[in-house]
Amino acid sequence: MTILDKIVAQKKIEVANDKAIIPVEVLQASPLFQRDTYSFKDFLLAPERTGIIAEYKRRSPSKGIINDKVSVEDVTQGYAAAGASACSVLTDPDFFMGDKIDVTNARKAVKIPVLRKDFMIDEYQVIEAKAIGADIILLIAAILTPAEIKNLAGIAKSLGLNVLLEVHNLEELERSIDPNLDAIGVNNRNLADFTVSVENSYKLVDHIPNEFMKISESAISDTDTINNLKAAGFNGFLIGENFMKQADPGAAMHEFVKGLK
Ligand SMILES: O=C(O)c1ccccc1NCC(=O)[C@H](O)[C@H](O)COP(=O)(O)O
Repeated sequence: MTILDKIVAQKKIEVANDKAIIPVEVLQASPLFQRDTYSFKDFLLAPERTGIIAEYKRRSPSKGIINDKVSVEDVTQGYAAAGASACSVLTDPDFFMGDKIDVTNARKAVKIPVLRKDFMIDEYQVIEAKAIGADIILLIAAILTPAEIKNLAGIAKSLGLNVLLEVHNLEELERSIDPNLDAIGVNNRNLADFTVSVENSYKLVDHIPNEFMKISESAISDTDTINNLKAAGFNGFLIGENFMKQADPGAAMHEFVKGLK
């Protein structure tokens, strides 16, 4: 069983419990469910922003605890002030020490798009994402069929949410493209064995149709890499650990962006 299999198995239990505690009608009645969402594309392409999707991540399966001492409000405000185009907030409790309340707190702290970063397998989680304050959801091709991607992306769009599809190889990309996606992210981390290579982004960038925003995800730790990925056609760069491993992740991002072209 891979770590991804274990995460998905646990996620099924978590979602079943959540549904039993908070029925979908309660989510739909929440004040945040009624709000207008921020446009991911507008913030990614805004000249005054960096294209960086800066992540709040306390722990990960590959690295263990990264930083559990900083608040989501302080970190996301620091990221927004440093020019982030969006904040990514992990909500998975078991493998990432995330919490759904982190998205709600980020939503209140910043005026840029918030990505709910989780392993989405059920329509309930998409509705929940809107209700807790997210603007963007992540769909991971490795754990979803094309029909599931179509269904979840369609529901997200009907709620005004933006959709980021994550792929790791050409086969996942070609089978998962759907008109309801806004952005396609190439994960530089292999979720089966945790090896990382930014080369993966270069391999896939020209296969992503130009109507989608192109995002390079994971293992980005210097601005030369971003400058080169930009030149290759990427619009966005998802960065977690490189900022979160510092005592003040927002200040770390502020210093980092000085090297961007
Ligand atoms: O980060 C992991 O160890 C991991 C393991 C299994 C599934 C997903 C995982 N990461 C989720 C992410 O998408 C990353 O947090 C994100 O791309 C940022 O990566 P990084 O900049 O390398 O922290």
